[in-house]
Amino acid sequence: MKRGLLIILSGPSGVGKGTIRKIFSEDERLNLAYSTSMTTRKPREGEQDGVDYFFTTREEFEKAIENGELLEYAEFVGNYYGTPLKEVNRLRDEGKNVLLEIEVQGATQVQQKCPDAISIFIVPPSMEELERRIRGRRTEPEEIVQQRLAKASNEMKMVYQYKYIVCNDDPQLAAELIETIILRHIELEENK
Ligand SMILES: Nc1nc2c(ncn2[C@@H]2O[C@H](COP(=O)(O)OP(=O)(O)O)[C@@H](O)[C@H]2O)c(=O)[nH]1
Ligand SMILES: Nc1ncnc2c1ncn2[C@@H]1O[C@H](COP(=O)(O)OP(=O)(O)O)[C@@H](O)[C@H]1O
Repeated sequence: MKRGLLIILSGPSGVGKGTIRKIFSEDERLNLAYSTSMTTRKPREGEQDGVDYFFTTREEFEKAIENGELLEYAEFVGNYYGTPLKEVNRLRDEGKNVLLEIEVQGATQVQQKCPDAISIFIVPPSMEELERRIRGRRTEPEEIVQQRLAKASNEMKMVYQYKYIVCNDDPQLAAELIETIILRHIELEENK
């Protein structure tokens, strides 16, 4: 069996990564598995442990770093986020195409470790619209919103590291473009 692809979906907080991912993940032809990350952030209302994230303590997270259990990790606005390596390998060995929805520092680490990963960067139609989306979501207090926005312009500078750039103006169109990119890569892999 062919090993599954590794797909990185990144972009600033609030750009719509989660929204788009939920649309294209439903396409069975993509044969996708979403990698659930570990984080020290507190769960938001409605978030489930083991589904949205594995919610953990700083102590446990630092133990996972020391034990080499993470494919990548980063500290983002005061919390750790990381990808458990074992699960990614297991899913890819089963032939699943594994999707990582991660911020830019982690994406850089994955690109260095796995140069054949398919990297996709989502950009907003404008920075004003990005701000509207982060605020409109109402999941973070003002102080954290400010920190995330301040980070966003630096994150946008990492755009050059990505193979594909998709603008999230209409989420349906953005999801369709990503579907097209992944399907083409699946086809290329099959013809190898
Ligand atoms: N490096 C890294 N970033 C992650 C991981 N999981 C989530 N993130 C990113 O961390 C940032 C903050 O995530 P979160 O607090 O859930 O906010 P949201 O993604 O903006 O709703 C986002 O850019 C996520 O894509 C991970 O495993 N590793
Ligand atoms: N194309 C879009 N147009 C308008 N609002 C959007 C669009 N895509 C996402 N949103 C909204 O923006 C907010 C942030 O989206 P989300 O998917 O949580 O972003 P991320 O996962 O990148 O942090 C949400 O309230 C979402 O409904």
